[in-house]
Amino acid sequence: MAQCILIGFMGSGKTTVGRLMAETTRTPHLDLDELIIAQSGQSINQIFAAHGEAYFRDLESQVLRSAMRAEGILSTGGGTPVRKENRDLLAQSGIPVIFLKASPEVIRARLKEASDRPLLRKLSARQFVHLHEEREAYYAQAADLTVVTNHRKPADIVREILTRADLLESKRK
Ligand SMILES: Nc1ncnc2c1ncn2[C@@H]1O[C@H](COP(=O)(O)OP(=O)(O)OP(=O)(O)O)[C@@H](O)[C@H]1O
Ligand SMILES: O=C(O)C1=C[C@@H](O)[C@@H](O)[C@H](O)C1
Ligand SMILES: [Mg+2]
Repeated sequence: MAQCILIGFMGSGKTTVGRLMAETTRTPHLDLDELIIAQSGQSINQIFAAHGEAYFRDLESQVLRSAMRAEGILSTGGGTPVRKENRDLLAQSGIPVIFLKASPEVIRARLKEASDRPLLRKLSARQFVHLHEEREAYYAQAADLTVVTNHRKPADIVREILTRADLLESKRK
């Protein structure tokens, strides 16, 4: 079973922090987007373009189910907790869920150069803020712990998560 699950908006740092946390605690890192890419043999952009978002979301739920059973730190995709089926899976798993929270301004700056988030491309600045606001409710609802990541180094964020090991352990018992 995964040790913990990281959730949050695109660019909140789930992959970056998850990778570092896994390295620090000497455990495997599982990244839902990377697992989907490996399983399908296509990039996220290619999956969205060739099959559409609904197909991607089905794949995401399927890969989430199996990744949660594996040992490691699990970084989800930014949209994973939007589906009720996925939120239920997270809630019933007994695995600590950590919400990496970042402001829309910080996220925009981090993802300025990114071209591999198909959902971002079609959003205006206003729509982006709206989507961020809408999704925050899902992340907050699913989270056992919220960590604000604005203007903080990944190593500092990992340290904060690890200082909450007591809380994380108690959830797993
Ligand atoms: N704490 C941080 N400080 C500065 N830059 C960061 C931080 N965390 C992540 N980044 C940068 O932001 C970008 C997005 O980070 P990352 O891929 O980890 O986000 P993510 O939450 O996994 O996004 P997605 O939901 O799209 O998978 C990367 O370029 C990464 O280097
Ligand atoms: O926020 C989202 O809906 C997404 C985030 C990424 O991690 C990828 O899963 C994909 O680009 C969709
Ligand atoms: Mg990621």
